[in-house]
Amino acid sequence: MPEQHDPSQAAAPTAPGAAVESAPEDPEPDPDASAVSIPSGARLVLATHNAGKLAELRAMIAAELPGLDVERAVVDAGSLGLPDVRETGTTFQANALLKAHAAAEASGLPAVADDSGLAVDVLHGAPGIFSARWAGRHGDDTANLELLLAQLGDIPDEHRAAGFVCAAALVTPEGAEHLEFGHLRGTLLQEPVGDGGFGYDPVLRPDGLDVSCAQLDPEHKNRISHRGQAMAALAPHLVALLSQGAPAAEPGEER
Ligand SMILES: O=P(O)(O)OP(=O)(O)OP(=O)(O)OC[C@H]1O[C@@H](n2cnc3c(O)ncnc32)[C@H](O)[C@@H]1O
Ligand SMILES: [Mg+2]
Repeated sequence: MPEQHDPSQAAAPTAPGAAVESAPEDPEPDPDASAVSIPSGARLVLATHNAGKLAELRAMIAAELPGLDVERAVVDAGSLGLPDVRETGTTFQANALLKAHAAAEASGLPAVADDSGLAVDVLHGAPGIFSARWAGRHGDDTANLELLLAQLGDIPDEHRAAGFVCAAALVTPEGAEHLEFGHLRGTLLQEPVGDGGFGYDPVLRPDGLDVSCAQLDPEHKNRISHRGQAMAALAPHLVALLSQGAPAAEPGEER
């Protein structure tokens, strides 16, 4: 089970340098039964267990690297059986780097991780890095959002400024790091609105818009979001890393 797997004990299935070129067709059997198995053609790991984030990151990478066969080349932490990393850092960037390093080491592939959250001005930046477990149970989006709304119940609109924050890290198996940030400022609504997106999307109305993030179509959200900005800044590094020897989506297709 993923929870029982310790990434620090996992043997990288390929030499780090070789993993960027291609993954082994037939990885050698590993004595550690929980060791990760890298699918053929995998070239990048998305080090997240959050399905909403994962869908956004995949769409962003597909847009930034149109020649990359994203289905084949981009794998995620869950499908590799990588465990959730304990987020022991005290900043978004520290946690993003922790997650990316753990995935890169365990897989032998470059890894992208994002640590993100909602920072509310009147709460001095909380929930911040605790956004995913604000109500006490990790990943309970509804409980997190309801607790936040209850806490701010008496706060009028003019004092409900808040913003999403994202630190996105790219780490290579050799340990090279790139880190980028993005922000999306807005106002917290009094009630959730919309059913798109994930997490706190139904309660943040971005500045300049009259809808919540959960009412935006995914492309619109990705264009303006904290994650979209951080990934756009990370893109040149991803392109540089993946454009050599990338399996083309189709023979002859433009890269
Ligand atoms: O650590 P990983 O496995 O990536 O998944 P996670 O859900 O734990 O991710 P974080 O530790 O970065 O916590 C981020 C939380 O902040 C919230 N969040 C981040 N980005 C968001 C977005 O684009 N829209 C809405 N909520 C978001 C959401 O509730 C997430 O659970
Ligand atoms: Mg997390």
